[in-house]
Amino acid sequence: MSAGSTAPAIELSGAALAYGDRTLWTGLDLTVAPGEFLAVLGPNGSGKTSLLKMLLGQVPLSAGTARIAGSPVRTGNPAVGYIPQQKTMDEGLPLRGRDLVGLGVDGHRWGTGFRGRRARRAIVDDAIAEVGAQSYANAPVGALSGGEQQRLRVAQALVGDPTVLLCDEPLLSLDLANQHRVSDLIHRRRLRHDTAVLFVTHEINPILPLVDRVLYLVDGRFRIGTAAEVMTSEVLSELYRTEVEVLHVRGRLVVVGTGDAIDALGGAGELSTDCAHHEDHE
Ligand SMILES: Nc1ncnc2c1ncn2[C@@H]1O[C@H](COP(=O)(O)OP(=O)(O)OP(=O)(O)O)[C@@H](O)[C@H]1O
Repeated sequence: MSAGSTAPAIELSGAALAYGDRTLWTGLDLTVAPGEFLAVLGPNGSGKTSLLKMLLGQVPLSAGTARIAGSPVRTGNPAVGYIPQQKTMDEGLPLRGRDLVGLGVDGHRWGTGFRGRRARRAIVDDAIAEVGAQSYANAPVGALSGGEQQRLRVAQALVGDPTVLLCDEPLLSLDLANQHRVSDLIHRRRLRHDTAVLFVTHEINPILPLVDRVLYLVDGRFRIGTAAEVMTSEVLSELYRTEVEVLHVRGRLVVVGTGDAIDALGGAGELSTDCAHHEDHE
């Protein structure tokens, strides 16, 4: 049960997550407002995906509490939409685009009778239209491009009308045009429906104009704040415990010296930061 529309989308209090003896992070207090866009950054293994899994109810906290829309975290919560890390789907997969989207529908809410099936079909159609995937919704998913598959995954995550959208590197392996499309879809969703977004990424530049705050995790340490507050040489040097430099190059952030994949920010080519204003013309 939701505690009402005024409840924060996500509330973590004294949250810690450990696998056996290994604590990934501890003492995490975080309140995410409805409609807020939070980027979750950090090197490989810092616990970004585990944070999403905890919010999905798949991994328990080792300390503290976590609430979504006022209710304790649990599996199968229809208030949560999830875009998993992109994996290319098998060409032989006997699943059409619309079937994939339909997997995101909460069957209990609509029932199995004729009316339920019709209502279900209508919301699947709406979700497909929302991501502009009508022209390939009936094609087998394995025959679609990575960008088309990812748009359908966004539709699948949105079809249940979630309060919170958890995105695990949703732009990975997409070209620049599809990075714009997918981040625009997510951005528009939160503007129109006040859906809170947790967006795990190694590259902040494609979403920099959309981000309200950043949670940056490094080896159990973390900082939360606006990108301007967190993405500084001083803060990142403190988190990484080594000298890190954050450069501003033509509207992009280039991070040098972390020794991990986040340095790819500096070598990712001409990623512009105008996706907030980019319109999808398809
Ligand atoms: N079920 C599990 N049992 C034990 N250890 C796990 C489990 N799941 C993840 N880990 C470990 O916890 C650490 C954090 O993993 P996680 O996937 O959350 O990191 P991440 O920040 O998302 O990394 P990446 O950027 O590489 O995706 C890793 O060292 C991983 O091996």
